[in-house]
Amino acid sequence: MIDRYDAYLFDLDGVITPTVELHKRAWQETFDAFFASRGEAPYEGREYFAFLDGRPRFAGVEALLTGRGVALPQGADLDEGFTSVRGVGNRKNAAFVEVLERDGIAAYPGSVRLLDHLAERGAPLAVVSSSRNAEPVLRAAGLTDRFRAVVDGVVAAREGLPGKPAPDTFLRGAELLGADPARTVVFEDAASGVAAGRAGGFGLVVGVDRGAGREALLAGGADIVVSDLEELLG
Ligand SMILES: O=P(O)(O)OC[C@H]1O[C@@H](O)[C@H](O)[C@@H](O)[C@@H]1O
Repeated sequence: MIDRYDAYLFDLDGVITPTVELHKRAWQETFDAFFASRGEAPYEGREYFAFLDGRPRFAGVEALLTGRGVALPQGADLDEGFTSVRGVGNRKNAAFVEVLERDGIAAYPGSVRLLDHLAERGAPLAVVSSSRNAEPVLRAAGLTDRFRAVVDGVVAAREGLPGKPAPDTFLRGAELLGADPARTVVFEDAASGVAAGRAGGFGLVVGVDRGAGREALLAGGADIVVSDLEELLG
């Protein structure tokens, strides 16, 4: 059934590479230090899925702080302290990049098998990720050449596209592939991402449950949920 479509848009972190674990750890370290410095209740793992997962970096920080009733100014691009949204996001990014550069990353084998299968058909593939680290992650995983287009956090900022859960980055991905969204599949592991796929009117939204939870992905707008992309090859 996956072969019925014309084009395929893949989220990256948690769909193609297990970088979701690196992001989660870097956010945990950052918010542990942030809330400790303010004497507030510790960061909880569930806050990742509720506020950070799938969202652009600074939008995620803002969403989480709003959930806590904390208001910080946006701050300057190169801020490093805990006094602004950018400072908090930049601190997390430094932790993420350090681990990526030190340990590298290997793609999920089941995802590579699906990419191989779709490539055999000559189907056009794109990555649509909120992350500004998508290019280095794809390079580290040796997957750069697999995708005809990449719409990531850098492209979204340059083109002024609102991030997930808005559908704009996925719609731009379909446009770059010359594909009709109604004949295009979206693969996503975040509730904000399946919501973006649903809002864009895509032909099929596949939720990949790497921790967000099957029910949350279905409620967010996934048509089906799998725990690994290999299940779609059956
Ligand atoms: O900070 P980056 O690399 O630009 O990534 C932003 C977000 O990108 C998403 O893909 C991840 O699910 C989030 O965990 C991450 O926070």
